[in-house]
Amino acid sequence: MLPLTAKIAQDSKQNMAKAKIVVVGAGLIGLSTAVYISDSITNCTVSVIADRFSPNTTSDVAAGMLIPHLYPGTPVDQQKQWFRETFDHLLSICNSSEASEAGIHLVSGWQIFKDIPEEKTPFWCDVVLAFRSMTEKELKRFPQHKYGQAFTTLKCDCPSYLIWLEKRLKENGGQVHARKIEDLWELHHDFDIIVNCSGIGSRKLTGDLELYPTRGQVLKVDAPWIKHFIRDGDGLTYIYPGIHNVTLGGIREKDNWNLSPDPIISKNIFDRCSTLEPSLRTAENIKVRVGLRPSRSAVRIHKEVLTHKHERLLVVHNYGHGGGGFSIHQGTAKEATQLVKECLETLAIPGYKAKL
Ligand SMILES: Cc1cc2nc3c(=O)[nH]c(=O)nc-3n(C[C@H](O)[C@H](O)[C@H](O)COP(=O)(O)OP(=O)(O)OC[C@H]3O[C@@H](n4cnc5c(N)ncnc54)[C@H](O)[C@@H]3O)c2cc1C
Ligand SMILES: O=C(O)CCC(=O)C(=O)O
Repeated sequence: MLPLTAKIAQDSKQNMAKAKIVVVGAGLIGLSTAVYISDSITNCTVSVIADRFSPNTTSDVAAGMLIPHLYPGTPVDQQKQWFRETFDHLLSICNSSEASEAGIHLVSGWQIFKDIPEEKTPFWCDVVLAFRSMTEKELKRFPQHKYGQAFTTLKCDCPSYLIWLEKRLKENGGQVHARKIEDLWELHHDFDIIVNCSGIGSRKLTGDLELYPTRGQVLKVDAPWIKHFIRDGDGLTYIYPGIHNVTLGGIREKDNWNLSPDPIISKNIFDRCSTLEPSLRTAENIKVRVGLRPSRSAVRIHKEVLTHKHERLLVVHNYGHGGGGFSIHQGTAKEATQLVKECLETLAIPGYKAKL
């Protein structure tokens, strides 16, 4: 065994030959991207830097349902591929002994419509399991709704999943640091590649004015008898049973930065959900959570070379997942990792190779 001083010298010599990658952001997108990079690229170090960690990120507030949100600026084929990659990845975790620690489970239920939708089969219908139109007998339970879809999808218990991702990153040798970044150039001397997964923080960090907050508010309640999800097709009212509680939603307020819970909205959510599922009136232990969805017409996954005088800064952006981050995060992590590999080729670090 080497003495400690020799070991430190050996580690730092080894690290000198490694590309240093830093991911800014410890929400769902930062952690899943950091894990994907550390799983698929050898000869690099991966650090995550963020000013907020679980349970204090937007990702912790989410319901964590795998149900796609539409990005008008991203081709639908691309969105479907991201959704399929994410669904298949989480399904394999769900079918493994990791499922409980990662907080992932299957959930069946109904999406119901007051008016018959133009498209009865959404683009994602063959990705989820057992998609079909609801029968008349099933619809009788929802007298205000004319049409419905039944299917089985996946749900994450968001804090558990984030903690599991962080643990996986650390098992791969990754490091995590708490710090607020005011300017990406702060990271220039310590890292070769910056992966920007700062969610709504990207508006300030990159000056991207196409990114805006869509404020969300949900209730997390105890109602353990609720076993099926119910989602109104308008995307506003939903009841999502999870491992520890049931998430009741919701609201989508464009350009609202207010993180304080609004009691009037809470009452309105509770009333809407109880109209769909009257037994919720006896739900207990009601907690309110607020989060800002990082909204954009298209998710921004993009490689950029920033320049300042004679210096270059390699940045890969991965942000703007709006109300659908859980549904597509594995697909976008894969795509961002591909851009990191392209950056590494230009760095010509000796010994760098992608894991096969
Ligand atoms: C109420 C609600 C319900 C939702 N339900 C679902 C759902 O059921 N299904 C679904 O698919 N999606 C859902 N979403 C959307 C989902 O939550 C988001 O798409 C996702 O969480 C975005 O993840 P993120 O990592 O980009 O952002 P965040 O979770 O906000 O993480 C951003 C990270 O960047 C860090 N950061 C930012 N700026 C800086 C800086 N300057 N310096 C250092 N660190 C910085 C933050 O500290 C944080 O760690 C929901 C969202 C809300 C609000
Ligand atoms: O849209 C849904 O049904 C899931 C919840 C969500 O994604 C949201 O409120 O943003």
